Formats: sequence, structure tokens, C-alpha cells
Amino acid sequence: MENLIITDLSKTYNNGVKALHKVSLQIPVGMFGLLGPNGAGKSTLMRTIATLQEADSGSIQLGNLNILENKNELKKVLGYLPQQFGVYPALSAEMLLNHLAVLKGIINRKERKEMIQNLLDKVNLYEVRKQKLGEFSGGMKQRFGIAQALLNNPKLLIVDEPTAGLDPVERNRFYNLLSQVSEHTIVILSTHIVDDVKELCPRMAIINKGKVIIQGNPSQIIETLQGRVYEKTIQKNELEQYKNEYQVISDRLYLGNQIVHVISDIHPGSTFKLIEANLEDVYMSQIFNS
Ligand SMILES: Nc1ncnc2c1ncn2[C@@H]1O[C@H](COP(=O)(O)OP(=O)(O)OP(=O)(O)O)[C@@H](O)[C@H]1O
Repeated sequence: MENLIITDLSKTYNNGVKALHKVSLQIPVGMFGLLGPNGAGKSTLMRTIATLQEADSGSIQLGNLNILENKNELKKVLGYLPQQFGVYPALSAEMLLNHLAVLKGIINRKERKEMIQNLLDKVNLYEVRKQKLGEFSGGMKQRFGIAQALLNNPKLLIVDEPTAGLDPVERNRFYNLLSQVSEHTIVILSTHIVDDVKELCPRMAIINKGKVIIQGNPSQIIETLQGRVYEKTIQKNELEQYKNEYQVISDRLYLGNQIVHVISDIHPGSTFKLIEANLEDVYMSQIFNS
């Protein structure tokens, strides 16, 4: 199957912000998680892959297709769910899908009708197909967003922070859907939620300040930290002191206490407990060091 290969992609906005700096990624069929803090460059990367904005330099290849030089060809095989997906509130799900299908060039009426029914069924919106989109919940709107992105049976599906604002049940439902699609499709999922990537994505990358800082299989990436992450419960007012003395990669409150995770090549002392590293530790340590 075809891979998506991104090589040395760079983009500096007019205001001087270097949003992408020589980004290179290899993305096979399946779910690919793109993690990074706010402003890391995830949306810029996604919009560039979707050819909605230009890069300054670099290339993107989907199999034999040079994406940046063949935008129209890409559109035939791309599905895209942007971060802000607007719907026409007065239209029903079925009407808007029909309209979008015509725009995507599916002109045969019977073929279009069948496709729309299948999609509505797939995203579990068939029962509410006649309801106005303005009356849909956040989760229903996102499932509609995926339905429109799947209209042309894409080889490449890009979803930009799709679960923001969804409750756990809807999030789960949405991810099951993506997971199904990813059996035959390259799915790039951008998110801040580290656990989602761990559960769903056989491959991932972390980007920060426009640069890829790590990419690979989540389990293998976690392995690189094993034996070096320690945990300790401290008083809230001791946090600054610990940050000065140790490489604290995360601190969180639990039942009113402060729990810190520290990275160290040697045991930092008997009051610390060696713990099994997780993807959150990898993420925090990579962001901390970059
Ligand atoms: N049109 C623009 N003009 C100028 N700067 C921009 C523009 N779009 C994004 N930026 C800047 O580029 C950097 C990367 O932004 P981008 O939206 O790609 O990050 P992100 O990882 O998607 O962030 P978030 O998780 O907050 O959505 C940020 O510093 C942002 O302020």
C-alpha cells in the first residue's frame, strides 16, 4: 500500500513565525497520531498536506503522487475534517451530504444516494438524517464531519483535533469509527490527548516549535524511557525546590498532594519510586528538552 512521505517541509508565516522547520515524516496506512502543544505547527502541517496552504520548501509524496504539484489529483483521494468544521444549520444531514457529494463530483444520482445512505449508517446518523444540523450535538456534528470527509472513499484522511469538546462516550464512538476507516486508509489524527494516541495509533510523532522531535511506534518510544522515570509525592510548596534540583517532567495534583515525575539516569534517592514510564512521560520529557 502507498505511504505518505513528507520531506523537509518548511513554512514561515509573514509575521516571521517558523511554523514548520524541515519536517520529515513517513506515514503508512493506519492511524498516525500527531502530538504537540498549542502552537506546535500541527494545523499548519495538516493544512499543507491537504494543499489548503503553501509550504515554502519541501515535498509531500503519496505513493507516486507528488501532492504539492498535483493538487487536483490529491483532492480526489483526500478526506479532511478541519479543526473548525462549520455546518449549514438549517439543512438536514442528508441534504448537506448530498450537496457536498455533488461538489465532489459524484454526479450519478443513484450512486450518490447509495453512498450517502451507507455513510449515514456507518457514522450512526441514519435515524436522524432528516434532522437539521443546527439541532445536532457536538458529537453528532463531528460524526457528520467524518461522513463528509469519507464521501470520496479517500486514501488519505486528515482529522485535526476532532474530539475537542466531546464527552467520553462520543469520543469513544468517534475513535472506533476512525479505527475502522484506518484499516485501509492513512489516517492522520492531530491531538493534544496523549492517551488517545497510545490507545489508537501504531505510529506517531511529537512536534514542537515546528520540528519533529520524535517519531515511531508508541510502545518502542516508551521503551527508551524505561528505568529512568521516578515518582514522588511532595508538598505543594516544595515544587519549585524540586524543579531546581531534579529534571521534573511533570507535576500534578492528586487528592490535594503534589505528585512529581522525575527523569534520572541514577536513582535519585530512596524517597523516590521507580515507575513504569508511559507515553505522557515521553511527551513531557520531549517537550521539556526541546
Ligand atoms: N495564518 C497565520 N499567520 C501567522 N502565524 C500563524 C498563522 N497560523 C498559525 N500561525 C502560527 O504558527 C504557529 C503554529 O500554529 P498551528 O496552528 O499550526 O499550531 P497547532 O499545533 O495546530 O496549535 P493548536 O494545537 O493550538 O491548534 C503558531 O505560533 C501560530 O501562532
